Formats: sequence, C-alpha cells, structure tokens
Amino acid sequence: MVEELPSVFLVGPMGAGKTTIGRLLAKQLGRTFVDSDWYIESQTGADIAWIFAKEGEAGFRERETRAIDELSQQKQIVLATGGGAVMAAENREFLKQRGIVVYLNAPVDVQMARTAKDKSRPLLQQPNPRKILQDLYSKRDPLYRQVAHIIMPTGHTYPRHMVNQLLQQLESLCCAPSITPDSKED
Ligand SMILES: Nc1ncnc2c1ncn2[C@@H]1O[C@H](COP(=O)(O)OP(=O)(O)O)[C@@H](O)[C@H]1O
Ligand SMILES: O=C(O)C1=C[C@@H](OP(=O)(O)O)[C@@H](O)[C@H](O)C1
Ligand SMILES: [Mg+2]
Repeated sequence: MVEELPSVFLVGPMGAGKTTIGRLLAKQLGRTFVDSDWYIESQTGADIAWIFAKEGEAGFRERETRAIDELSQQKQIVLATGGGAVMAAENREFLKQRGIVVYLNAPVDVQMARTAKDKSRPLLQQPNPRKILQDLYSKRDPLYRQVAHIIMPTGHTYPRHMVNQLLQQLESLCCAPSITPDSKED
C-alpha cells in the first residue's frame, strides 16, 4: 500500500529528469514533492548560480549536504536531488539508509539536449559542456549505482511513461503503491 512506501529519492545526472519525474511521481502518489535545489534556494534566498558565484562549489556542497540530511529525514516524500549530491559519502548514506533511491540514467547526448538552453546550471556554463557532462558521468555513474535501489534508463521515454514504469518497479521492490498507472502521454 502507498502508506507503507518510504520516501523516494531521485538521483542521476543533470538533465536526467529528476525534477520533472519527481514532481509527476509525487502527484501520482499523493505525496509532497521537494527538490533539493529549490529547497537550498529558499533557505538561502538566492539562486544556485548566485551561490556558486559567491561561495564556490564548496559552499554549495555544504548547503547541499545540510539539505539532503534534513530532507531525507522527512517521511513519505518524493525528493529530487541535484546531480552532484552523490559525491559526498555522507549524502549517499543519508539517501541509501532513509528511503528508496532511484537512479535516472540518461546518456550524455540526452543530458546535453535537455540542458543546452538552460543557463541555470553553473557547471555547464563553459565552452565545452559536453566534455563536462562526459567527465561528470564517468566519475558519478559508479556512485549513482552504488546508492541506487532501482536503476531506470531514461532516453526517449515520455515523463508520464517513466512514472508508470517507476510505479511498477516500486510496487515489485517494496509494497505495492495501489495507484492505477496513468495512460495519457504528455
Ligand atoms: N523523459 C523526458 N522526456 C523529455 N524531456 C524530459 C524528460 N525528462 C525531463 N525532460 C526535460 O528535460 C529538461 C531537464 O529536466 P529536469 O527535470 O530539470 O532534469 P534534472 O532535474 O535531472 O536536471 C526539462 O526541460 C524537462 O522538461
Ligand atoms: O550535477 C551537479 O553538480 C549539479 C546539478 C544541478 O541539479 P540538477 O541535476 O537537477 O540539474 C544543481 O544541483 C547544480 O547546478 C549542480
Ligand atoms: Mg533538477
């Protein structure tokens, strides 16, 4: 039953669809959706780009660890994390111990296409964002796998289909969220 399903934490690279899928999944489950980047922005009163510019990546990562610790203690939420959240061992522990971790695994081409026009990701505001995405993927893919209870490839699947597949996986892994999959495409 859906009441028995613990919190669901989405991890994966930039552009994998963590924010998009997380919001839809929460709606389907009737749960609260939280995005750790939005939470950090609301706590700080500044956007992610500003935090990176003023405090560097190290400052952002400190804020991110505090956010992941706080949010992963909330019961029965759906949490979309930022792509670098798995870099810190303590974040991985928080996530793995406190909920069901889903790795949305997107190839670099897909990450590239989905992030190209969006200027809100400071790490990609460089002359060669593809190279950055490739390097990050090599470093982080083993960490996403280490922390994940469920791995879901995401390439050309509609968000709504992704959510239906995920609901089925959660059902077989855990405790049958009694939700009828939505057949509409968007
Ligand atoms: N399954 C999908 N199919 C097509 N577009 C998607 C899919 N998932 C996400 N997107 C689009 O890709 C972009 C990045 O998605 P987002 O959810 O912000 O990714 P993340 O939070 O993992 O960085 C958004 O414009 C979103 O609409
Ligand atoms: O991969 C990363 O290091 C980051 C991913 C971003 O979140 P999304 O994965 O939601 O884009 C955001 O946390 C920040 O720009 C850093
Ligand atoms: Mg996001």
